[in-house]
Amino acid sequence: MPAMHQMRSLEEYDISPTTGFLPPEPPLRKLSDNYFDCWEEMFSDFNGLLLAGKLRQAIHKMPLLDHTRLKTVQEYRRAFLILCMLSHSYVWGKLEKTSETLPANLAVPWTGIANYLGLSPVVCHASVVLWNYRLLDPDGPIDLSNLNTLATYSGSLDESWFYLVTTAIESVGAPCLSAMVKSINHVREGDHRALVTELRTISTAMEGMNNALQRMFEKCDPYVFYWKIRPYLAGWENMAEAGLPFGLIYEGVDSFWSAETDEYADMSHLSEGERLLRQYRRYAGGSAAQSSLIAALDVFLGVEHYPTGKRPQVSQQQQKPDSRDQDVNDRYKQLPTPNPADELNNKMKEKSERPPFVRTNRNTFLRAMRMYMPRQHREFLEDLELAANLRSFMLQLEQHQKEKLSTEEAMVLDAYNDCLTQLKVFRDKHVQIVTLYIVNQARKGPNIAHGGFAIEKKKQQQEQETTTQDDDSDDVIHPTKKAKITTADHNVLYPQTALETSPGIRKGSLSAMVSTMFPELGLAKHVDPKTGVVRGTGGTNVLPFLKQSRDETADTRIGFASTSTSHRNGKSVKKSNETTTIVEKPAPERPRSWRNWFTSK
Ligand code: HEM
Repeated sequence: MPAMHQMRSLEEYDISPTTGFLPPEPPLRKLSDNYFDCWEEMFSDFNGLLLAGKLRQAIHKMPLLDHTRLKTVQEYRRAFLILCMLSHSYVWGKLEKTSETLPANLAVPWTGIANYLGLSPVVCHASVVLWNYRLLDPDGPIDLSNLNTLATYSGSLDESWFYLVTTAIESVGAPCLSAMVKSINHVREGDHRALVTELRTISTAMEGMNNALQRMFEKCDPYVFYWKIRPYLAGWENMAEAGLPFGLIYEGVDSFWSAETDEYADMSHLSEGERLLRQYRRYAGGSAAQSSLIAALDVFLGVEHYPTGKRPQVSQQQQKPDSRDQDVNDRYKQLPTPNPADELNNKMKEKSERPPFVRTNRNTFLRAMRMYMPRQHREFLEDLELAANLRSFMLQLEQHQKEKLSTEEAMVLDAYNDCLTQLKVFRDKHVQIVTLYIVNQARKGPNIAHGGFAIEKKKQQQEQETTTQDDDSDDVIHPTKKAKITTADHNVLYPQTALETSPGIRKGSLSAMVSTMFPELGLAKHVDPKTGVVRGTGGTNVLPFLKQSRDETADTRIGFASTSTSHRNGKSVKKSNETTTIVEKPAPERPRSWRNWFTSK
């Protein structure tokens, strides 16, 4: 029998037994060292500067600060949030062309701070959700009645709500973490009764998470989310359409430095182009797919994720004619390398293809998302993968005949299935949200012209028709020379919102230069404009990916859990062999009044 993997205490993974992945104390609201005043000042002004179109010039005047003067981890987190806000605002601008470069005064400290926290220098779930809240009443709870954000890109309440709902989910889900660790021990000790108690703690917490998720609709308008908030959360991986085919140039930061040897490599053998290429970084944008909480639940419950469209048949019974084994245009076929130059180097490519988390997660995108979690949280997931024993215990029980299960064993199975039901409900709601907040918005287009895409796209199409006949036009360089595409005045503000896209590289840009030097890079990412694929900030083909993830959760339930009905929060949960449905109890009759009618609408 393999040796049992011992987990460290939660605190050693920077997890609080009460607040989970959220820090036990609310995040800092100011860096106390005056040395960092210019960051703090820029942070309090950046929304206004962005609106006035003056952010970039203001940032150019900022000095390059030495981030190693930050002392505590709390200070590092605060500084990381500040630089996430400033850098993404700088790159995407407001009604400005995307910037291909990030100046050294942002890039250098941001990269250093990210290294310290075990993150990548790009906005992530940790920065905007875990480290971006304050309590209105310092003694009150971490819930939606008592929360505000420290910063938003758009300056809107909708954006605050978008982050805070997620913060609330992390808070209400916090009890799951110690319950998971205890459950693992109970499985080892064969203490079924105690295991049931912990599993119930988990399913109750997950019910709370689902209720919090449902509240997204209350104060975050899908239109505002899609057109005003989401563009800023985009990263620079798979962003050829946004004019960043190779990613973003981090000035002053290059990939010659090796973290392993802590040394710079000799660069004398490299051409100028290769040196430039080395400064590019490609990172996925911020997404709650980087939540360690949901990932931990998957690992603990043994939910296996496969590449999109490549899920194996589970059983004859569960066979469905869905997206399996279809080419769903998944851009994540291998773990991407942050530096495009590494793609040219086969050795690195092989290394990047070696999947680091294969026990439960064969979906490359979900695995890639772990690289955007704080180091200790990622380590927690890695250790949890080795220690998790619940799924194999459940499969052992499944081997027994139903009648031969003891009452306690049957209770364990039910409690396990309850947890999976809640996780499936979460993913059902999430698919609804994504349909409304992304897919529908993308299809409808913006209401007003400054959203840019719809109007410009039509114009672009017309111009494209003209330019394909006129081969001398050189508005846009296409390295493969197979087609010429004009950007016209393509509004690059929200290119990542486009439904169908073609890479547009600005004439005279650095990317244009690099793309002629390395034609094998970048435009290999060309998206077939006919796919009509709607992508997430991470570049997934959203709906097939999310629906598969939900189905993988549902199919993990154990088939023959006893048919019983348990009551929770006014809802009765009916369980049978194949399905678990949540039946809403009829609401008590309320006296008819205009107020009731209005609230019900
Ligand atoms: C307006 C609200 C939301 C939208 C529009 C949204 C959108 C998306 C999209 C597009 C993806 C696909 C991955 C990508 O390409 O980025 C995704 C994945 C994911 N999201 Fe959300 N999301 C929302 C809220 C949340 C919240 C509040 C959570 C809670 C933690 C969450 C958790 C996840 C998880 C765990 C995944 C990975 C897929 C999975 O595990 O099934 N999302 N989301």
